Amino acid sequence: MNKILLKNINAFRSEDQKLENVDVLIEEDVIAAVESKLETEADDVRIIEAEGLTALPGLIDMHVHFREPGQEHKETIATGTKASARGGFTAAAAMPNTDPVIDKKALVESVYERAENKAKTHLYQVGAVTEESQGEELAEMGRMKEAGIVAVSDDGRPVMNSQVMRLAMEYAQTFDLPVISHAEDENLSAGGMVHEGYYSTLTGLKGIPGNAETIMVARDICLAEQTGCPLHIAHVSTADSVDLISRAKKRGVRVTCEATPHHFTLDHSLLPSYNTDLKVNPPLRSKEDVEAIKQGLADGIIDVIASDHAPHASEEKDVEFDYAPFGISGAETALGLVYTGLIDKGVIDRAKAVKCLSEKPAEILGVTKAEIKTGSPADLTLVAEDKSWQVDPKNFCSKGRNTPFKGRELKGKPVLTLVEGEIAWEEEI
Ligand SMILES: NC(=O)N[C@@H](CC(=O)O)C(=O)O
Ligand SMILES: [Zn+2]
Ligand SMILES: [Zn+2]
Repeated sequence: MNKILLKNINAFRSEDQKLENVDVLIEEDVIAAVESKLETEADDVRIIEAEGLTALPGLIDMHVHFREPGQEHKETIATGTKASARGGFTAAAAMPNTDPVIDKKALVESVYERAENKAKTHLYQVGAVTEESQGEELAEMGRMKEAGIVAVSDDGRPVMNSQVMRLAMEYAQTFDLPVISHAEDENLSAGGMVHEGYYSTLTGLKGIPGNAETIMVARDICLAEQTGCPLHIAHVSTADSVDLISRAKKRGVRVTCEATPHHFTLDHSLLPSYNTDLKVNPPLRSKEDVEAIKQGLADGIIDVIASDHAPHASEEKDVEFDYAPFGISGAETALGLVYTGLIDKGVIDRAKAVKCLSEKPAEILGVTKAEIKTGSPADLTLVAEDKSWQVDPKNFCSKGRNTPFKGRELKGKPVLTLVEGEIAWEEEI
């Protein structure tokens, strides 16, 4: 039997949202006991001296791109979930913009079959809103739900036709599926690759105005209000979006949203380097937008932090800015950026971070919520909160080395990830 005893760990207890120094016994796939002192004589127990480490309920990255099937040169379920585990995540929700797009029950089943043998973490699949994410015919949401999808999204592209989006929301709602919106008005963003503003002018790179996002956030809020469908806005990047979402929430609209670590950390002033690792959709915005994202997190208007892990091959990024694909390989830096940029700076506290990285994603996707208590599944993230480390993409488990955080000093490192009692990632403590 698989038994692990974590000694002297600072465990985050959901009841009072605080740390408590305890011993945690894991037997097979569940937490068997949480006590102030647990002793064992048995020699089949692995004892981990965890003094100084913090145990968080397993973190869920609700927005990743694992590229399988079809683009395995960028990432696979095996490498992607390993990157998630190294990043401290016990679960990830994969977007359907693979090749083929996951828009049918059989495709969902095939992803889950692949995951069975290969995934290091729990994997939840998101189904497409429309067939091939073309924005025209609705995908077979009900049948995909039977196969276990947790949400629908055409992420990577918007659903441009408002009537199609309205029908999608009405349809999704009957299956109790949230619609995740990649909010972008393609007519406004067409040909753009960076935030429209001072630095797009300076660099000569075509801009994407903030309104390309904000306008679609407004539209989707209107449709969610009208249909009653739960709406989740992906990768919010503008101050105006945060404002619209805040007002919608006050009216009682069923809307939630997420921010990525790159959008609360970086702004467009880095663009004169022409580093293609800065090319991401939505683009890195202004300093004011970055501040508004942080404020939105602090105020609880932004519900979730998700990496939008978007790995690409080096040769694809190693081209002129115009030709590089959008995306940042973010799974392995997300938690360090949360600790360094938010918790350490007093923007949010640990309890709110757990909300954004574990509780809310579970709630929105309707999946098991991790808790450090007897009888719960043993999904745990162990963090060395005071440990400083430097981001080195050469050490990434992800195939995607495309990070704008290369060389950055971060504080707070995930060191051991337990998924159903199995060690999915471990490094020297
Ligand atoms: N975020 C990105 O820049 N890229 C994502 C697509 C997306 O999340 O819209 C990708 O699939 O590469
Ligand atoms: Zn997107
Ligand atoms: Zn995405």
